Amino acid sequence: MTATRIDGKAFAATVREKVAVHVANLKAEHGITPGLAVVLVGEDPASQVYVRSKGKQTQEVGMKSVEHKLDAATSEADLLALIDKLNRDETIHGILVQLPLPKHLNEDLVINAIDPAKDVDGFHISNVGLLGTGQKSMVPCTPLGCLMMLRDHHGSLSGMDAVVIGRSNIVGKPMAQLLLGDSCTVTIAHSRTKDLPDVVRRADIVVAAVGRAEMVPGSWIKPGATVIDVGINRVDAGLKDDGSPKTRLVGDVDFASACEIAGAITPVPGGVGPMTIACLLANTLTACCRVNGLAEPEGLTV
Ligand SMILES: Nc1nc2c(c(=O)[nH]1)N[C@@H](CN(C=O)c1ccc(C(=O)N[C@@H](CCC(=O)O)C(=O)O)cc1)CN2
Repeated sequence: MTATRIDGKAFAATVREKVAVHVANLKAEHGITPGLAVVLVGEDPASQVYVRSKGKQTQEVGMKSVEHKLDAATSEADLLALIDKLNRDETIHGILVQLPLPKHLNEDLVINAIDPAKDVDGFHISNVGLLGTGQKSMVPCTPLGCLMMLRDHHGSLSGMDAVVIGRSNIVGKPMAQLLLGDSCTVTIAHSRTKDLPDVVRRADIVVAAVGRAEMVPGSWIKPGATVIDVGINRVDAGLKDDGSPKTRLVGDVDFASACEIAGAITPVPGGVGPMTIACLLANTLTACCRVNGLAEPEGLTV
């Protein structure tokens, strides 16, 4: 069997188009422009790339984009003061602090300082609690993107066996909550899980979010299962012509062998990654509609 490729890049483009239409309507009918502020502390190269893409795509859908690039040595007090200012800025509907933060900053403290209504990452403890209790919340972008692709591929997920490999606050735990909300039977597997291959082999849906390059081989996959690969791992790929080291991106799943067994699979790159930023734009639009008491766009949140 050769698995169907779930094209996250193409799906993300359709999400952005929908967002752009809603943004244009908001402007024309209500004179409102959604605004997103992204805060980057330090110079992590990957974070710089993601923040640049976020700013560019925010502008492309017609939203206001604000970027705050702070020195790696920024104090917690200064970062909290900036968040407070953004919380009170009525032109800003979404605030995102790019992770990871430098080690001297307390991530929980910083995230929980964001107004939950503007927490477009869905990481604030209030949004975590709302999601966990099945109430309306801001939903973390990566799991939201995964759920959108799964719903698009399967229609209903009700009654399916799902395994989420990884228990991070950003992906694993919210992903499990979302799958539970769609009536899947959910297992969260992690580094201490016994007989991981057997646990994975029982699943109709596998979401791999461990951050270990190509850890899940095709032999672990149930024939016909849907595999969502959240991993983004940069690995050595020999040398360039000029002798400098070459790298390539791989997921947490061994794509080649999994393709032979799975029914459908997301590639890396071009799978979950692009959906993360598209869902950030969708969340910013949702936050803007909510604060203005307007109907939320359909199909862009859960
Ligand atoms: N505050 C947050 N920080 C981080 C999040 C997040 O959701 N909120 N997620 C990740 C990084 N991330 C967005 O911030 C992100 C990662 C990957 C991609 C993406 O499009 N990846 C491409 C490949 C890009 C490349 O070549 O490196 C792909 O998979 O096709 C977008 C966003 C951690 N931090």
